[in-house]
Amino acid sequence: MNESVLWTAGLGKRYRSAWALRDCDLDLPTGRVIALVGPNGAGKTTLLRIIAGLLRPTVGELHVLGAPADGSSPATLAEIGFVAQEHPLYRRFRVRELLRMGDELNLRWDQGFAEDRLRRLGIPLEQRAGALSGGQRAQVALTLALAKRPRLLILDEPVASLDPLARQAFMQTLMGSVAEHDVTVLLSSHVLAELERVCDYLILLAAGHVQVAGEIDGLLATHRLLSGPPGALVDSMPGVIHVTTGDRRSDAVVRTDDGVDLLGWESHPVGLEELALAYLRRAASPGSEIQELVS
Ligand SMILES: Nc1ncnc2c1ncn2[C@@H]1O[C@H](COP(=O)(O)OP(=O)(O)OP(=O)(O)O)[C@@H](O)[C@H]1O
Repeated sequence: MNESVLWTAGLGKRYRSAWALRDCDLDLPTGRVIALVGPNGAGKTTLLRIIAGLLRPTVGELHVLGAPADGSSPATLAEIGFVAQEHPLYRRFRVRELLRMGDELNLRWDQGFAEDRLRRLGIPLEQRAGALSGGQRAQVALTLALAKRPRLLILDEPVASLDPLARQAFMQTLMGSVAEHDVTVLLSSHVLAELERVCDYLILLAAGHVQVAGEIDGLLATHRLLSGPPGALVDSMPGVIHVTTGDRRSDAVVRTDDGVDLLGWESHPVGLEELALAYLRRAASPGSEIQELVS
């Protein structure tokens, strides 16, 4: 359980003159559900496509499932399931034909699993993909990825186009399948709230940089919310991630393993959303290192 599913060092991707991803160092544990969260344009799709072998990095090293990944190793690619944003499917194909294509194109393919999963979801195999609802298309795309029996399943914004009910249904069936099979899941979203219940590891990406990454329990245990009089807490203090100052008080999310002195402050546990927002606000603040790098 301790081995890395993915390891990167100095990974970066430049599109013409602009860096979409930079200095990305990650070491992700096996067997987790990992959330990759960041605002629009943060670099999430770029990172996921590099990991899935669909895009070559400009710089840096990448190891996936224990092997150096150069995007061309069929053995490693066979172990990765990738569900792209918007679940692109050949709309004129019937679901049965999509399954047949999966069978033809993959080294490993579990037809029985795929048919059974779709039957249980009430998705007819004779239906054309173009005639399915958004939620059904998402389920077909997920089934195609799972039927490969991947060790790493990557989902790029899997629920972005779904309504709240379909989102919940999708996440529930995803978690059911993950529990049944031994698979590490890496999924991206720009909404943290919908991932909080199902993920146990967080990567926060903004402006092409990893802002923070770690086990969610560990992150919550090493961050606190401090409160004090207005102006008493400032961004330059050790361990401070971000300060919000109001008329009557200032609040700071701080990292407690970074030399911060908790004495003298009102101190509270921090929620995941609060923690993520502090890092994102720091990344977006004028004059921040991030702003200088992207400007
Ligand atoms: N093919 C491309 N050519 C040039 N620039 C690109 C290309 N693809 C992405 N970018 C740029 O790279 C940056 C990161 O994009 P990316 O799609 O990885 O972000 P994202 O976090 O997935 O965003 P979103 O949540 O909006 O999908 C953006 O500034 C984007 O405009």
